[in-house]
Amino acid sequence: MAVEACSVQIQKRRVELVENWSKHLDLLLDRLFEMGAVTEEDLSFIKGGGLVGERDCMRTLLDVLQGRGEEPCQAFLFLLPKLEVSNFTRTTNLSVKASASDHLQRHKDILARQHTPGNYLGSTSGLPKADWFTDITFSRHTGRLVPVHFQHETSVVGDAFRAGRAQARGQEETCSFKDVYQCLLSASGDGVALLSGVAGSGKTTVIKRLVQEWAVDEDTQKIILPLSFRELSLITEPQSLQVLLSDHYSHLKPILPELMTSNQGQLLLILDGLDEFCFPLDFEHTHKCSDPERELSVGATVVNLIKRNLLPDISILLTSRPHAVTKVPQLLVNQFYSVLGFSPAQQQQYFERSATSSQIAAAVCGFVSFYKPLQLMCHIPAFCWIVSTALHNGVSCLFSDTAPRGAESETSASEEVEEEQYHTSSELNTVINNRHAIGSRPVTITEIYCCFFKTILLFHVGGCVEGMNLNRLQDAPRILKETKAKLRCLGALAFKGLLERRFVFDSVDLAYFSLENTDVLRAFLVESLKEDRSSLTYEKNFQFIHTSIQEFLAALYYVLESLSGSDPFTGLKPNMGLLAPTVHTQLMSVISKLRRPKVLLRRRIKKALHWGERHQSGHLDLFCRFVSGLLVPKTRFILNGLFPDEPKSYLASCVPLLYASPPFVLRLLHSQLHSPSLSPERQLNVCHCLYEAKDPGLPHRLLAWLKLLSQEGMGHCTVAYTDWSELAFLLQLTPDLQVLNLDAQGLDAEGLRRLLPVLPLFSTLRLAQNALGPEGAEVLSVALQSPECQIERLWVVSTGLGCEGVRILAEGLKKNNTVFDLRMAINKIGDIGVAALAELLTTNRTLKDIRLRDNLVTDTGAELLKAALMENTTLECLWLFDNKFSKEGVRQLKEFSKIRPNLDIKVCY
Ligand SMILES: Nc1ncnc2c1ncn2[C@@H]1O[C@H](COP(=O)(O)OP(=O)(O)OP(=O)(O)O)[C@@H](O)[C@H]1O
Repeated sequence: MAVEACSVQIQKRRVELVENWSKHLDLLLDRLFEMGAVTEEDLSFIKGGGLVGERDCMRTLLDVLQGRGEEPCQAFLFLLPKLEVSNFTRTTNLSVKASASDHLQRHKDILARQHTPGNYLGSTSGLPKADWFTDITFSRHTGRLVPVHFQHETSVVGDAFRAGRAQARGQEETCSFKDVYQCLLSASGDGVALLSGVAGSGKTTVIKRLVQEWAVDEDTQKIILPLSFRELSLITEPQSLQVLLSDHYSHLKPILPELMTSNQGQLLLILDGLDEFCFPLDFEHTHKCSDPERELSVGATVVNLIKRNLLPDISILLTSRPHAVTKVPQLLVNQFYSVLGFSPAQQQQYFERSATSSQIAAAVCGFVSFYKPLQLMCHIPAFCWIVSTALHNGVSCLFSDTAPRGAESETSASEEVEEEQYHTSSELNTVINNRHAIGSRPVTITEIYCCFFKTILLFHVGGCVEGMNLNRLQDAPRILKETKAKLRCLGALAFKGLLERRFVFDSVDLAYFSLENTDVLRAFLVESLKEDRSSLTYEKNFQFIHTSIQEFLAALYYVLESLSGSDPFTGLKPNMGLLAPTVHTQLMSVISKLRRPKVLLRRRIKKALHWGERHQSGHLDLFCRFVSGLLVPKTRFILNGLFPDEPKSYLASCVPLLYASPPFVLRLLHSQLHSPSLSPERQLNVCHCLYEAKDPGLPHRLLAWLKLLSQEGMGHCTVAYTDWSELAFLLQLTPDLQVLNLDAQGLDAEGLRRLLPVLPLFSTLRLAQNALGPEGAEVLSVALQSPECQIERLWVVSTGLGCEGVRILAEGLKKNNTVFDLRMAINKIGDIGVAALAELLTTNRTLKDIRLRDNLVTDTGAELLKAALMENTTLECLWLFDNKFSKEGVRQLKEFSKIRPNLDIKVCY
């Protein structure tokens, strides 16, 4: 006789099972969970947030088991005889008495499992378990903060390592994951810590790593309780903190009350993703509450936790994207961490781990380090992932074949002439606009994203078998053409979201754009479940795999529509275009032809670029960069098949170059760049747009700059701040420049701040005769502490540092080991400034040469220096001419130099 299926048996015994086993539900769930028959999500679903009775929970358990198929049902039936009621009594008693350490171990096991790594595509590319995490760099801060971040997250990537830090004040140091871990998990680690980082910088990954390390750490006494603001946003009804925590950590229920009363100091509450919290945090007006049993709105609970009214002794770690950091008053934050991302060495490590062979890793690393803008973007881990995915399937295949044969021969005579411009400076051109490079390698961010996009379409949509790569690549134009209609809908969704600043979409949005259950949807959007607590049903939510992918698809849609002669906005309206794309496009292109398409195209592009200029939040920065990049015909060839056949008659006249954006786009960007009302952040973005647009003028402007800077002492020449931003950008594109000579260029602290991204990259910084003052010293101090700092000679003669400026500079030098030549004559540093330098000399072993001529130093300062030099034996040269020493002071300094033959002290009365 055939054995009856377990699920059928359960169905038949349902009434009896509910009757007899409901009161033992907890133990049953524990065992089933241990056996892997139910998941963590199942548990919370079954328990219904504690709002339903045992019998209902039991019924849900049976439903879940049956829904999961034969195996879990079998496990359940196997379990029942072993858990006879007599056993139950004993085990239940035991489990109640189980020691706190058992509960904690269980807590660790559960959290470690919940915090397993994964990337935006849901896998770790087969990396071994230990290798999924690449160390990452942070800055740690304990002082006052000025977090001014109006820039869009992804557009600050280039500056993530350096420029962002100029906005910070107070004590700041760089540190590694290990330092952060130790600090947060140490017994004394208390108060509120805030970890800020741009999109994709790895905040959630850091939390996952933190939990995993902690789960195997036997030394720490801390108990981590991680929650995400995304989860907290789902709690719409008032709830007490006690219920909230015991709901989330039901396995800790027996010991939670005790932890919350007598062992609060042991708890580290992690609240991830402040930027995703949808309730307001009103720190001023929220009523004080210190009772964990009192019901509060979730916003009030968070406020009272952060204000230390609720559980005053626990430690809290908040993570956030920079724009939401200001939701929490700075005074309430004790430690501030910024994720600086991957240093070049860490990028290399990442690529080595993610590549399938060492040759591929070396090729990717070499490629990225050659193109500065890419390297700067690669500070962001998520971008490293995009780059390695884009390059993974063989960049040469993706790229070299993309230009249609005809296109090369269509290069007009005028184009040849204009292309000559690329070759006026061979060294710079190889970097910025080398034609060969353009023909074979992606050098702009847009090109990288096009490659990424194509890789996903060819190799991830619909599942691709290894070894078919070449065929798929040859087939790419056909595949792209066939997917075009769906991609257009996806782009429209992305564009609409961007306009409305929406990054999470629901099923209604998808239906609106006819995207439900499509392959492209699964490839580019990740699905998450949102629980409706009242009905206990789940609603599906969707997000793009990364915000920058949404921006890319939005730009792709915008350019695609504009080049096809359609209005990108019309496609967003109901019952238009998207419902009948072909009819709509045909209709629009007929209308467009009647309406002078060239003018329309220009108008649309102008509109897109002006948005970016107008929106100070910077959320359209990357969109503008992609639009600029996609207007380069050669870049569009990567996605051959998707765009209308090139060149179109009306485009031909405005696209004389295949290798750059149309001249009207370049003109537009240049006029933006020189607009006096543009903020520095937007200015920098326009520079990025020009780079993406492959502006042939970039090498010339850099040459002009270098010529200007080589003229000694421009003195009164006033360089506008906007120009310093442009210079910083251009210098980033130029490898191997060693000396930055800005002597007497009218540079001030603000100008220096604009240059901060490039300051650490030079071995000699000549900044003499500029009014930098203490504020300029702060900028320099940040540059000196950069992990990438290569500054060896720092010449700041006559820069108005004063004693405060020197003190700040000395702080920076304490954490620097590259500068050996420091020239700071004529800065009125006095004895106070010398005291800071003397203190520095007791620990610094890099400085060899310090020049302090004409600085109002007296015998007191000389004494301080001599005392420091008793400890420091590495300084070789100390110039002290023209100071305020007495005769006796000079004599004593000379005597001192005799006992230090390796130290050349120059002094006169
Ligand atoms: N330290 C790391 N080692 C390896 N990969 C990393 C690391 N940090 C981040 N990544 C990669 O970058 C992706 C994005 O990281 P993560 O989701 O942690 O960023 P985030 O800062 O939380 O972003 P968001 O603000 O968008 O939520 C990860 O999925 C992973 O692929």
